[in-house]
Amino acid sequence: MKVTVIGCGNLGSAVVEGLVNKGYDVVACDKDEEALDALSDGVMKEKDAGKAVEGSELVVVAVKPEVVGPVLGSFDADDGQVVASFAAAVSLGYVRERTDGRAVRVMPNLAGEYNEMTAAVCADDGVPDEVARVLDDLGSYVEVDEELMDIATAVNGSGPAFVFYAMKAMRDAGVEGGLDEEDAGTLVAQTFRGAAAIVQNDERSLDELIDAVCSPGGTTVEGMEVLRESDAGRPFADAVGAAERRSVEITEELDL
Ligand SMILES: NC(=O)C1=CN([C@@H]2O[C@H](COP(=O)(O)OP(=O)(O)OC[C@H]3O[C@@H](n4cnc5c(N)ncnc54)[C@H](O)[C@@H]3O)[C@@H](O)[C@H]2O)C=CC1
Ligand SMILES: O=C(O)[C@@H]1CCC=N1
Repeated sequence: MKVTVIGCGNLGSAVVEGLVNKGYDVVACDKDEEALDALSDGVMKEKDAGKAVEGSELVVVAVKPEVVGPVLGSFDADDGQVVASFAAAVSLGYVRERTDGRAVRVMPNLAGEYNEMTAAVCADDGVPDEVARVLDDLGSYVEVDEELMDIATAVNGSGPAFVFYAMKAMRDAGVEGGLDEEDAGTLVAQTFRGAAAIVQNDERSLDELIDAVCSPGGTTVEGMEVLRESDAGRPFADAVGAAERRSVEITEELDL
């Protein structure tokens, strides 16, 4: 399947590389030569959006929200093509009005590069097969009503930054305790990965899993007491709330 990705910065380049890993024919389009140069050799590179979308079943638009309109105006899609905006705060209606292709709104994240992304999607008549296939190959996805895209954006789009922040705090504590920075980084990264694997495979709730780690009279209960007494979950919930509000605000400010 041929996929064009327009905008190959942080997010678009991750999507491009994830698609290359899975054997897609990928056309990368960016106005910046350096962004194209940084991509893998197997990728077709094209600066002109009109040429870049020719023959592609799926066009991914991965530019900043304010650039989505001009980019959609720079190529003609036909109704056999799917045009998926991967931008925060850009409504499905905004995309629909600016393309003859089938409009889809996706909130992805940076883990697409390693095919470990998760995405929230909304579309008019269900998720088109082309999008379902690509998102499955990049990781996983959930279909949500459009009014939930702002909170989804905060949880899975911005989410990696919040997780990196928590990881940094744990790594730095390990270093303060005497671990080598690289060793601490390895231990923390694999601990997050391992914890995610447990959550994805185990039927127990998150609270039950916390209990499973807390041996009575052991080490973890002491740490959990600190987290619970300081209500350390609150700032994370507040961060998600702030990101969600900003998503709503951008849509309103830019009339997207
Ligand atoms: N960075 C992230 O983790 C995530 C980003 N997004 C969304 O992805 C979009 C892009 O974000 P980033 O990759 O972080 O931005 P970025 O600034 O890293 O990349 C944007 C790219 O678009 C290119 N571009 C700008 N105008 C263009 C045009 N007219 N034609 C072709 N290319 C053009 C730029 O040269 C740049 O390479 C945003 O809408 C953002 O909301 C969504 C989820 C996660
Ligand atoms: O910060 C942003 O606006 C984009 C959308 C989600 C992640 N990065």
